[in-house]
Amino acid sequence: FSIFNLSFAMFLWIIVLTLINIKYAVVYLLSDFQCFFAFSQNGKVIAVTPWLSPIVWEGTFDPFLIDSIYRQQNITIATTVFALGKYTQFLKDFLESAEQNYFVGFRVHYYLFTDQPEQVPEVNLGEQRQLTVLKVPSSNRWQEITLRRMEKLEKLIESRLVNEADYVFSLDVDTKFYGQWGAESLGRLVGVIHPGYYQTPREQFPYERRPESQAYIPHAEGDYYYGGAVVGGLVKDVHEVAKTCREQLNIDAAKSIEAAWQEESHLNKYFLYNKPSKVLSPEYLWQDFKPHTNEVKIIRFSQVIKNYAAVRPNP
Ligand SMILES: CC(=O)N[C@H]1[C@@H](OP(=O)(O)OP(=O)(O)OC[C@H]2O[C@@H](n3ccc(=O)[nH]c3=O)[C@H](O)[C@@H]2O)O[C@H](CO)[C@H](O)[C@@H]1O
Ligand SMILES: [Mn+2]
Repeated sequence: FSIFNLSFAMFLWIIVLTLINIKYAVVYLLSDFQCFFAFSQNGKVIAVTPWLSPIVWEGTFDPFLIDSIYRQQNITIATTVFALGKYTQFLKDFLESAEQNYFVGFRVHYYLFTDQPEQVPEVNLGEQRQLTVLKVPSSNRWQEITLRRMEKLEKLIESRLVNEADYVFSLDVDTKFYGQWGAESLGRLVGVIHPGYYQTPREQFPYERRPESQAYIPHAEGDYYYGGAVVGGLVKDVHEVAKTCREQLNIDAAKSIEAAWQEESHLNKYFLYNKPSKVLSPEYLWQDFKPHTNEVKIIRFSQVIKNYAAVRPNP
């Protein structure tokens, strides 16, 4: 082993180490700069996205001021909700708690899709609030039920909401309102940060990762992981979301691909290329089983605890 060979081997070794370091540095920088957590390092909430849309957190707005601005505009907020099969059991709490907390003092029109209109409970609605029941066929697959919401929403907007409402929110029914949800949530295009992933680095978001799917998002892309339980905005903009997701779901279905989280995966893809103009913090979509955290000061809307095996038509 000559001195020359030894120094050459050392030289090669240094090159290898340098390359490994560069790789880690790049991965670190990418994840640090391109993944936008909802909190800064000192635990303070971040109230604006990198594309300058507000992220709605308690303490960043004056609810009375914002409600009074929108009240002058005499707007109607359509709210679609689906209760098929055993999910009709969630309607009573959903509607009663919405009447207490959701756009109180505004004109709200619920459009309730169900396969069993006779199961819709009697709920006293406030002034200026209406409920329309729409009968739809059920399905024996929950995945089919959740993803078909996009098509129903698209058609409802075309047939009615263009004339009957200004804004529309589509909400999960297995939920309850616990705190005030008002006009601060209104915007052209509105999504919610999923409560399970607001502190997760984006490489670990449960986006659809198979390139064959229309919902595919590569590991190096993505802003937030949005929940499928809340999507809203101006009627025209939500129509574009619903139509696009329905088209992409159909393309996937023709190839026998179902995205990891059905329409939620397609919604995440949509929001990646059509940034929401307002992002709701996880205050607007919590999960009852999740312990409260210091940063999330108020829970406004939350998924109730459900026994999946007992309420869904299939595993
Ligand atoms: C918190 C959150 O973001 N939840 C999303 C998540 O799981 P989830 O576990 O929240 O889905 P889920 O079972 O609540 O289904 C979504 C909605 O579909 C309706 N439904 C479902 C099954 C049924 O038998 N009958 C019925 O009416 C109902 O309105 C329900 O709220 O992923 C789903 C897609 O896979 C949806 O994107 C949900 O919005
Ligand atoms: Mn749900």
